[in-house]
Amino acid sequence: MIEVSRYTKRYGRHEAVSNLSFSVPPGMVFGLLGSNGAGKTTTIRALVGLTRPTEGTVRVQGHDVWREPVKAKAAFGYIPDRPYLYGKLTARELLRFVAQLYRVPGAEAEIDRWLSFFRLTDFGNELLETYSHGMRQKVAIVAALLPDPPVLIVDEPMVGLDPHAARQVRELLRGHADRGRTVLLTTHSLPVAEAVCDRLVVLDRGRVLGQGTMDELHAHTGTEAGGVHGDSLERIFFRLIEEEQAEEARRAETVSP
Ligand SMILES: Nc1ncnc2c1ncn2[C@@H]1O[C@H](COP(=O)(O)OP(=O)(O)OP(=O)(O)O)[C@@H](O)[C@H]1O
Repeated sequence: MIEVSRYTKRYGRHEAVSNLSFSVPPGMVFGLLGSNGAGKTTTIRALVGLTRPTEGTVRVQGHDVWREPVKAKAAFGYIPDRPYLYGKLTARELLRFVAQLYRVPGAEAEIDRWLSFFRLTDFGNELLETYSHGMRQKVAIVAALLPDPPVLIVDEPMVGLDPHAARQVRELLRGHADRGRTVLLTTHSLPVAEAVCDRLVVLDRGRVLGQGTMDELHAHTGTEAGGVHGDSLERIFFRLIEEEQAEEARRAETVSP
């Protein structure tokens, strides 16, 4: 379970996220969408304990991330958009380290299974500094999923992955939620969001433009469902942005003499 309540983040006078609220129950994949600079990563960083909210609260499995950080952090796995992995460890060493931290039962067999799943078995004993970007991304995904966390928080999961791995990750995210876990992801890929998310929030410059299921967002924006995969959400996304721009133009006219 994730609960974001009236979350606001200011950097100096710049409001990166304004009064954002949403909750994600177990069993749901929730998508955070928006243009560049919309505030997606700023929201994720608050949820994983890296950026302190200016106002509002963020909770994971009932624990305030900033008041009960250890309990909150034990409950989620995090896949950052640019994962940092210790280059002087091999993939196996890193995954064993994670397994020990989270006391994963049957860790060796699990590590073997995951390495094989992502076709990394032959590279398991190589230093991570020799890995390609996509290979590192796969190891970061395994590190987050190895403890089978009740909550998974993912920033741009598909960047750098080949088409086969991207499909595997889509299925992993969906499967994680279908086993009663909670998944929050950000992505610029509208087909991915449409394929795996149950609910979405669209942000622009820190403010919510729309929030709901695909059906609710279609009703809200007056757009049609269907068409080529991904088109449906693209129509919603651009309509919300257009509406925001029109509203901004109206406000500017009202203010100017
Ligand atoms: N450490 C920081 N100091 C000052 N401003 C910041 C900082 N981090 C983020 N911002 C600002 O907050 C806003 C939101 O940034 P954020 O990284 O959350 O966007 P995003 O939605 O993840 O964008 P993208 O899709 O480009 O990754 C931007 O205007 C950005 O310049």
